[in-house]
Amino acid sequence: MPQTDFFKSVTQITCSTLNLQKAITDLYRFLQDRVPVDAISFDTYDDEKQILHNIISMHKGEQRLVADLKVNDDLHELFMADANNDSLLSDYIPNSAELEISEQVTKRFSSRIFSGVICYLRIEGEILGVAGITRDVPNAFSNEEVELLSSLTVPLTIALVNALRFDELKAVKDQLQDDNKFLQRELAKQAGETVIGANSGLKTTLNMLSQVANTDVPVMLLGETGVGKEVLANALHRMSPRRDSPFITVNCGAIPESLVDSVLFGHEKGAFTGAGQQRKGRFERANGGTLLLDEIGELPLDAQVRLLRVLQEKKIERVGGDTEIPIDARIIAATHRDLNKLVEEGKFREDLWFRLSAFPVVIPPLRERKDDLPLLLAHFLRSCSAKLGISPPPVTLEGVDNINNYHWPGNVREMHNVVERQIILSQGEPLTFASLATSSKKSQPAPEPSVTIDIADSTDALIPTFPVSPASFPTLDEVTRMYIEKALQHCKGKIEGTDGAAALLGINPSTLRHRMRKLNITFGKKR
Ligand SMILES: Nc1ncnc2c1ncn2[C@@H]1O[C@H](COP(=O)(O)OP(=O)(O)OP(=O)(O)O)[C@@H](O)[C@H]1O
Repeated sequence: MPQTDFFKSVTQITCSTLNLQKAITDLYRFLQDRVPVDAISFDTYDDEKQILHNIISMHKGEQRLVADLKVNDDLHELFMADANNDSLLSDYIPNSAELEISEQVTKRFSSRIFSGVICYLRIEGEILGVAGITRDVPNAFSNEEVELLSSLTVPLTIALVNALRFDELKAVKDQLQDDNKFLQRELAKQAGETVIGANSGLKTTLNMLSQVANTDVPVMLLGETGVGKEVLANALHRMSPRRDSPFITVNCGAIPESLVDSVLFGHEKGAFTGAGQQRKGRFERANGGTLLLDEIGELPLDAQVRLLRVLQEKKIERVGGDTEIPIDARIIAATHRDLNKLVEEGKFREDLWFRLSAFPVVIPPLRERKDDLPLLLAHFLRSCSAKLGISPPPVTLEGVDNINNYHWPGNVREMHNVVERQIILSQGEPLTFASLATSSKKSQPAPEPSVTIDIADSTDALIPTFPVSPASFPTLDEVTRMYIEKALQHCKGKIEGTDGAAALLGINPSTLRHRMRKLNITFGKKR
């Protein structure tokens, strides 16, 4: 085959894809019919660490798994020399610099290399990689063949540059997207720094968190989905001495299994295909601050082992790196799953569970802290309307009722979504939240006859119909007091038990007592 045709064909093969493994495999196949070749290997070169990182090695038609090679100083000098020594050796005699690593090189193939053409892939004097085309016999290549194979240097360099640039761009893009998401989350947190319910339904929870805020004790936040675990983790961070350092979150359930280590611990440039840039992991980003391991129950078992080691040793190693980096981050874990059950089922390591749950805090679901409903409603009416650039629409009394009676399986997140949707759909009309009434009826069983109350005849007396004049509008406390008194009356003053007022109102007896004290409602059976 004339050299120009050969050159044209190999350029086409190697430069028509950004996947270097495919390019080299195709090239290997192409060469088989033209030049007798036993093996081909293609490496990128990390000149800082003096490491040859193998992209692909083929020998006698088979792909070989090849470890990275540490290059000695003499060979490094040779690589770095800006000489035109692109293609060498028709009869391979390792020079003294190469001798030391030739043993390792030969491990890549089943037999010693006797003949070879080595292409140094340089651009503007900088060495990017090395390609070797070899045969297992001495003096295997004629002068013409050496010349032909030497012409591979240019297309292989172009292919490598294209692939590296593409990887770099992709990594920069990923990093930007990642940073963007992170900044968006930070902004959202800045906007919603106040914890709604801090003085009502979440008071006890926040008191507990304040007890450990000044320590580095790991905290485990447990609670249903959407209950505010991330909000409270952020509150704990802000209460702690680490408040001026980063608060980093990682959703363990959202990382593909193959990327868990890289996301948590970071990676070095060239650690794996696509790792064109060094990247810090979440642990490193959280250094000095707090790291929230959200949805910890979703972490794969083998990643749990590595996480445990990092938590014990307080050091990480980036993927593909060999340096230990000390980590000083306060760990908060969160989950909506029953971790005890996961431990029993062998899906979560008991030692990790012990390590993370030194201070477990259960966040009550929204249906158990109904005091927070009006506050959250007001908060979301304000924030969602502001986002939409409109003034907050009014809510009918029926709407308030529907909010109070609904069981909120998706907790605060659901409430946020429901309010936002209603504002959009209502087009400025008062909000009734009628859809909640339908869902409540569908999903909640009818109350037991023993604890039913004939609300129908008391509703009018308790709650005025809408619209009313502002002067006659009762406050929420007044309505709540009337409502609680009505329930106590019905239950003959009994608070606890299935026929008690707390069950009737769908709240905890302790919450009811707290409310009664707050609203000055007397205890006792004489009603
Ligand atoms: N107390 C609160 N005050 C203000 N907003 C809250 C509160 N609790 C939750 N939210 C809002 O509700 C949404 C869900 O909260 P968050 O992400 O903290 O819940 P989560 O328990 O971590 O959920 P998941 O289990 O799904 O990760 C967020 O938009 C958050 O801002």
